[in-house]
Amino acid sequence: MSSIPDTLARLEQTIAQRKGADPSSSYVAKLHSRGLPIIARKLGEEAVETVVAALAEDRDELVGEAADVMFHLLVLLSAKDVSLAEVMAELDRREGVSGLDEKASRPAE
Ligand SMILES: N=c1c2ncn([C@@H]3O[C@H](COP(=O)(O)OP(=O)(O)OP(=O)(O)O)[C@@H](O)[C@H]3O)c2ncn1[C@@H]1O[C@H](COP(=O)(O)O)[C@@H](O)[C@H]1O
Repeated sequence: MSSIPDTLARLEQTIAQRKGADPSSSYVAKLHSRGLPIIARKLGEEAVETVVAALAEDRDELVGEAADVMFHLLVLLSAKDVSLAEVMAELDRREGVSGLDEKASRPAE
């Protein structure tokens, strides 16, 4: 089984390489040629499909849809020139901080 960072790092590289390819031979290039709103909408659709698979108790479908979400998230980050390393650094920064404590420390609105 591949390690999680290796898989995502390889996929990030592949997406960067395919960005400028011929849209007729590359789905990544096709998404980029259609523009950010389409990429964002696609990510939203895949997120909804993931939720549906989870609620349907369909484990295999959930794994597939979760992979679609992660792939389309990486395409969106690539379109916005945000690296996976930046996202990982943000997760590292949050490590050990309870979500409940973080929320309680926010200034009152
Ligand atoms: N991981 C993926 C990956 N996951 C999902 N998909 C594609 O995402 C699309 C989403 O599927 P849907 O059925 O929801 O959408 P659709 O109806 O086909 O698409 P739309 O016409 O609605 O946009 C499908 O075409 C999937 O094949 C992916 N396409 C590519 N990759 C990776 O990206 C690499 C580069 O791909 P190309 O750019 O196509 O060479 C590949 O080698 C893979 O490693």
